[in-house]
Amino acid sequence: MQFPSDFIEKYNNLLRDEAEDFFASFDQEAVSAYRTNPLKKQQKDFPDAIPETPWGHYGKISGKSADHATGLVYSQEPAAQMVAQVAAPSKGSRVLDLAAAPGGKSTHLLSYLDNTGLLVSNEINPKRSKILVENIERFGARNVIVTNTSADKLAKVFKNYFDTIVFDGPCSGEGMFRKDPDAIQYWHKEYPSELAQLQKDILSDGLKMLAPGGQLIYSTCTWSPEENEGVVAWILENNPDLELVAIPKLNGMSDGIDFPETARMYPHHFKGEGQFVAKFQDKRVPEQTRIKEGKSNLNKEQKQLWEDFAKKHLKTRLDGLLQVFGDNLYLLPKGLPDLSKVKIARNGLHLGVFKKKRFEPSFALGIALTSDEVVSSIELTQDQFAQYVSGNVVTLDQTHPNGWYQLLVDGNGFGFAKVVGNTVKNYYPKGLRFHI
Ligand SMILES: C[S@@+](CC[C@H](N)C(=O)[O-])C[C@H]1O[C@@H](n2cnc3c(N)ncnc32)[C@H](O)[C@@H]1O
Repeated sequence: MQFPSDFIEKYNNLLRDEAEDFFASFDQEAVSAYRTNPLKKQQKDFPDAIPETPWGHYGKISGKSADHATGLVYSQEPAAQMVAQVAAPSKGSRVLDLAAAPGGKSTHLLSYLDNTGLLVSNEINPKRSKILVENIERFGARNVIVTNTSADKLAKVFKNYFDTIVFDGPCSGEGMFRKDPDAIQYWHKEYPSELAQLQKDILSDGLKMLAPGGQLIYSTCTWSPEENEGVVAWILENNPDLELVAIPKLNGMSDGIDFPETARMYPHHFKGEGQFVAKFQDKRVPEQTRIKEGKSNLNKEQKQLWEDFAKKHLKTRLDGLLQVFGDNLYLLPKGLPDLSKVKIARNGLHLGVFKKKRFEPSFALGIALTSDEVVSSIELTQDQFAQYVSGNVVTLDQTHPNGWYQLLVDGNGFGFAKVVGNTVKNYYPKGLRFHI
């Protein structure tokens, strides 16, 4: 791999007698890995578990596999898996992922929350926020909203609100060079300092949203000390209530420079790509915050149509706030402030659409529910799965009473579909379809 001479000089100076091993690691292949999703009912035994992680495995997952399409697995390299693991938010807590697309940290945080508390997953870039929505939807969590805005706008609505904030923001991306060698062309000597300034700007607003007693996790996928420890020093200087928490060094993590509490991941020590993580605890006494919650806005007919559907098809009561946007019905986690002034990319769990005098359940609802929570489900074979994902109707061996059924693949939800006799009509969203 060809590096700019300034990059070589910088890491020769920083790593000294380790520099040779560091540069040699770029001649090896990037490490692929994935996490399994504990929110899914039907788990599988996957090989090559990553030590010291609850859900990590080494290896590649095909984007066309049923495991991926049902959200049972999420591809994420091993070093990136350490960020949400360091955060490990408690059940019931309020969590913000400030720079979230494509969703690696967010989906991992949702694994810890286990459908309790709430996650606000924010991405400033509209195009990337759509990918984030897709990945979160597939993961099947019910307690997450996706916003598409800047930290300063978000801070106006969520002041002192979050128990955990994860900021894995824009960085110089040196740790991604092995995965994406084209990224090297953007690197120049001043690049890390420019990104460090951007991170500080975003954090100045981001930190206004931390609740007293909360925790901040700051991470990057780069090794430059101007970002990483430089930003840690700036956070400590400007936020006297924050103190560093020591991160246990797992699987070959190294101490951060001058801040041994923080963690660096180098590919010649840690089997993965590049990453830096720091964890801060806010020393202020936690306090009860009062917020003006958003309200349900369903009319009488919409309420009735949803209740009729839920009574007939669901065995579980979905807890949260019901809201309609246009004809779409969403379930928002409880305890959110009024979000009418925030640009939203996904307003909670999409339950379905009101169409004239009926309610049509969404794909998102059918992938978020387990088979125990639904009255009628139909398991697809692998061949039927291949037909369904390519947009075709599926013919079943048996006829069924006409109506809505949750589809299952390997025991996990895969949306709702209307069945007429022995035919499953296709409700797989057009944008997700693919051919096997
Ligand atoms: C390293 S990526 C995040 C990866 C993500 N945490 C994950 O695990 O999948 C950084 C993100 O920061 C976003 N970003 C760029 N400028 C930003 C800004 N000014 N404020 C907030 N986010 C920004 C980028 O669009 C990008 O999606």
